[in-house]
Amino acid sequence: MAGRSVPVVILAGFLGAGKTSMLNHLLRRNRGVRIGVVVNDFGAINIDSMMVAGQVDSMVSLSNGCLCCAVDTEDMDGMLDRLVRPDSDLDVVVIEASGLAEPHNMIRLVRASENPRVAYGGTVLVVDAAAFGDTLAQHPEIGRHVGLADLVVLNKTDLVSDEVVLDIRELLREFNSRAPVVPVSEGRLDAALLFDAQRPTEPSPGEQLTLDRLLAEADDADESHGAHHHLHEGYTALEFTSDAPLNPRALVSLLEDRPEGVYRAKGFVHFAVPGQTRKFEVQTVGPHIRFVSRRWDAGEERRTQLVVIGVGVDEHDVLTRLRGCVVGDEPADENAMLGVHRYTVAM
Ligand SMILES: Nc1nc2c(ncn2[C@@H]2O[C@H](COP(=O)(O)OP(=O)(O)OP(=O)(O)O)[C@@H](O)[C@H]2O)c(=O)[nH]1
Repeated sequence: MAGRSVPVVILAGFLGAGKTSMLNHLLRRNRGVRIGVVVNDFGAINIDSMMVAGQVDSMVSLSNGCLCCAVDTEDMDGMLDRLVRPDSDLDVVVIEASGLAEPHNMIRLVRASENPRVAYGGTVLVVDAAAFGDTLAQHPEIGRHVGLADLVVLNKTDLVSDEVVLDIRELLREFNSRAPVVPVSEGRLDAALLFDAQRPTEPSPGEQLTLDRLLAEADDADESHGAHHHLHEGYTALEFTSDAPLNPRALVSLLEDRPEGVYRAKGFVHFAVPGQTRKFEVQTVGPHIRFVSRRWDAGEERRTQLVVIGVGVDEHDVLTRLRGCVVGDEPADENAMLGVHRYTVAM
């Protein structure tokens, strides 16, 4: 007896659009819904899973590559089988794709599952209102991603004017006239839109046709380009770990003078400053820098872990510059945190 099926929702969106922020918001406002998540990060250190951990009913995390590249369905099947088995008692599974994933491949992988408890529950696309224009210009294939969405969350509306929000809505409509577009900030999507909407567990016949057609178009597009083109081609992720603390002033000036090609950085930092006892989450998306002050868990090793993602990044240069932020014999002075505080937001 297979029992009831569990909708599997794909949460997609370009690097730094706000997927993890939205997932964390939904996990906090889960309305009693038990949520399992699959977190896929592009870098070898799965920063996303660290940012989601602790709030979720069940999690599988996958790092160092894109889930969309799984050559066969076995990887995905294995993960979904674990999450939807009856004793996990989940109501919904959310797959947070890496910021460079191809949503149509993810959809295909979920829909190919032979587990009768797995039901494709639709695709939610998070769009960064401040970056969308540039991202689309650089990666026109993102338009196709918009076309696959069942719901578009237009995030970071705090960073742009109302006119820009309207313009982006128009632009999004050109690629997808069927999906609702919901403007939000900080990923604060009303959980009812996802969990109470009573989506059909399988797409309705009309939707299915549309989706199949879109997938077929995506395949055609791939073929017409000769090779199977992925958004993440050209992007590299590098990791930096340090047990020795970092000088906040040096790190802030590195982030402000971002190395060429770097688009995204994220992780946790251990600063060495007298009287400073907090762990700092750091995130950059394009020119935007953000720190969040966090607490070290009991017994957690004081360590810096960063992932840096970009195109044509000079890995040696970035790592050398990061190593240059490690505190030497001279500890940083108390005022060294001022730069960090300038970019610190209360969460
Ligand atoms: N100003 C502003 N910043 C936001 C908003 N939503 C998210 N952020 C910040 O943007 C950064 C990236 O957000 P994430 O939620 O990690 O983005 P993501 O899509 O999961 O990123 P990747 O998984 O790396 O692709 C973080 O510093 C967030 O705090 C928003 O609405 N406004």
